[in-house]
Amino acid sequence: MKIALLGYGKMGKAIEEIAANRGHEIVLRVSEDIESYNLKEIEIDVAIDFSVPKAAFKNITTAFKNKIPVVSGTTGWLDDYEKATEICKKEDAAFIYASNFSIGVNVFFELNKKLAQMMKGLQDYSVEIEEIHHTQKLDAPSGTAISLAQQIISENPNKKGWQLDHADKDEIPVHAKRITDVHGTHTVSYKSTIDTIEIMHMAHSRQGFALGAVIAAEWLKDKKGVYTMKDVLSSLFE
Ligand SMILES: NC(=O)C1=CN([C@@H]2O[C@H](COP(=O)(O)OP(=O)(O)OC[C@H]3O[C@@H](n4cnc5c(N)ncnc54)[C@H](OP(=O)(O)O)[C@@H]3O)[C@@H](O)[C@H]2O)C=CC1
Ligand SMILES: O=C(O)C1=N[C@H](C(=O)O)C[C@H](O)C1
Repeated sequence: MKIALLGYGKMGKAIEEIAANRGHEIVLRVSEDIESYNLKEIEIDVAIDFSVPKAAFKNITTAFKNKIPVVSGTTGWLDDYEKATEICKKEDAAFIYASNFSIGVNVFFELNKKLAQMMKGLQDYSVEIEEIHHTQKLDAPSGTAISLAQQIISENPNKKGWQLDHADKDEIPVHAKRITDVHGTHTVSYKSTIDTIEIMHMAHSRQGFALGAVIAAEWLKDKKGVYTMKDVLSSLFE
């Protein structure tokens, strides 16, 4: 498979290594807008976008206009997600976005939904989310923490939204900490005066995110339409 890397930072380089180990070829590495490239002249099976919030929408939709399927893991640009999916459909292209491509986190997401379902009627417990990442991270809270909050909100009609740190009773507080060399730790806690229930995922490196993104690219290569990581991992969740 011929892969274009949109964003060639920490994640771009981790993906390059895993893609090579799985027999794929990197045909383009960019750290700038792709509008100025003549993409029709380059044979690209899939573009993988791990860049910066301000660049993602333009680069992703430029790829769609060139009929290139896109796997995107960039966080912090999701106000434009619906617009991107519309352009994908209009251009008959293919798209997977995930706030977290790690297979472990996608299992953790399912646990989070199940736990939220069980806890929604237990009014003595308050729920909160904590995420810890490295100090170079541009966005807070993490995309993964927002996904976790949205999953709880979908299951629990008493929760209407989330806030960084200080939340009203009908909101979920999300705490974001920045510590050198932490790859990504997410904890969902339910606390009462009697006890605490916690689920936690800790990434030990960037390998899990990179492997999940390459697996998603292999899955998406010959498809059209808008998908999620749950579609890619459907056999895990039957
Ligand atoms: N979904 C998931 O599983 C994961 C998502 N992420 C997300 O992926 C993104 C990238 O993370 P990470 O690799 O750690 O960050 P880095 O800062 O290491 O890499 C970002 C890269 O994007 C480049 N860039 C800057 N402007 C543009 C542009 N206009 N077009 C294309 N590329 C550009 C930067 O270039 P330069 O350095 O020259 O500015 C840099 O190479 C973040 O949003 C992060 O939250 C991270 C891990 C997992
Ligand atoms: O920036 C990172 O590093 C990560 N970002 C993603 C996020 O915002 O959730 C995924 C992972 O936690 C690493």
